[in-house]
Amino acid sequence: MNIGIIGLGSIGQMLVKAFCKSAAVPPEKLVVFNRTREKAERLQAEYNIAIAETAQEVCDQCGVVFVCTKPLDILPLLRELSVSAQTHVVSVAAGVSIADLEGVHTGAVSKVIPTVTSQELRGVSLYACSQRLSDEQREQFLGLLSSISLAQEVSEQEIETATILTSSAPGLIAGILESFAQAAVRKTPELQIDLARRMLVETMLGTAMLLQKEQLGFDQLIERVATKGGITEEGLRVLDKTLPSGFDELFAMTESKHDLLKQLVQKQNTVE
Ligand SMILES: NC(=O)C1=CN([C@@H]2O[C@H](COP(=O)(O)OP(=O)(O)OC[C@H]3O[C@@H](n4cnc5c(N)ncnc54)[C@H](OP(=O)(O)O)[C@@H]3O)[C@@H](O)[C@H]2O)C=CC1
Ligand SMILES: O=C(O)[C@@H]1CCC=N1
Repeated sequence: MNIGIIGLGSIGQMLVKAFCKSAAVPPEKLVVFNRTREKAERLQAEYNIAIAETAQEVCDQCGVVFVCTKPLDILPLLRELSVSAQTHVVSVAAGVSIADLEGVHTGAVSKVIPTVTSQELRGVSLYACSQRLSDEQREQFLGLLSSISLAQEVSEQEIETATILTSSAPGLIAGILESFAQAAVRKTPELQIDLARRMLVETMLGTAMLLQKEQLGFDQLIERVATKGGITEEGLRVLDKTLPSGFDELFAMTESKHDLLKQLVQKQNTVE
């Protein structure tokens, strides 16, 4: 069965690269379409995937179609297309619910929140499926997600907060690391910023590996690093004072943005 991908921005491209890297989908079975054709051609040069002439052609040729456009482009696009009830439509858009998708497609629909880290076959894909999926569709879908990531089913109540932890997090972590590096250089201008950044990346990789390989809890790793009466303890005290309110605000603001997106999507349902 062919797998379709409509929209080749960050996430659409990640899916192409990850499915090819994991060998979950033979490249010739990946049928893609992007509004700007050059992006598809650049990917085809590297991965030998098939380029469709239109989004409709993707839907006509594929049993599963990942729609990877921005949230407000999903429903108008699906309304324009004529998609067979046998086709499983998967949206990756934040703020677009299963009910929204069921309103524009008569067949099986799912929602996935992927992560850019799955280009390295790591990270978590959050998913929720409609009741309409057959056992076979569900098994195939899980096979695809599991080939590139840890596939985690979540309720639609959980998905927004979980999105921040899995999908926004690579960007947020990069933001934290940049701030960490900049502070180091403010403190000690002799330290080159690029060296500070490289040190943090290597340290982050080592930290993740240690946590995972030794199955350490965060508290256990903290205990291992923070020598009693030592330096790290002081740093942790500062974090305990400053981070909780910052993260509370982060979750409050991202929730507001999710709510706004959902309202705009709902408006598309009523106005169009
Ligand atoms: N970026 C991320 O880490 C994550 C993103 N998402 C979700 O993924 C979706 C896409 O995000 P992202 O990849 O960052 O966005 P991008 O803006 O990078 O990509 C959107 C792509 O969709 C294409 N496009 C727009 N309209 C159409 C159309 N009618 N037919 C075909 N292609 C079209 C655009 O084409 P063109 O080249 O012409 O601009 C562009 O390549 C969003 O809904 C977002 O919520 C979910 C999880 C993580
Ligand atoms: O920032 C965004 O809207 C998308 C969804 C989650 C990660 N990136």
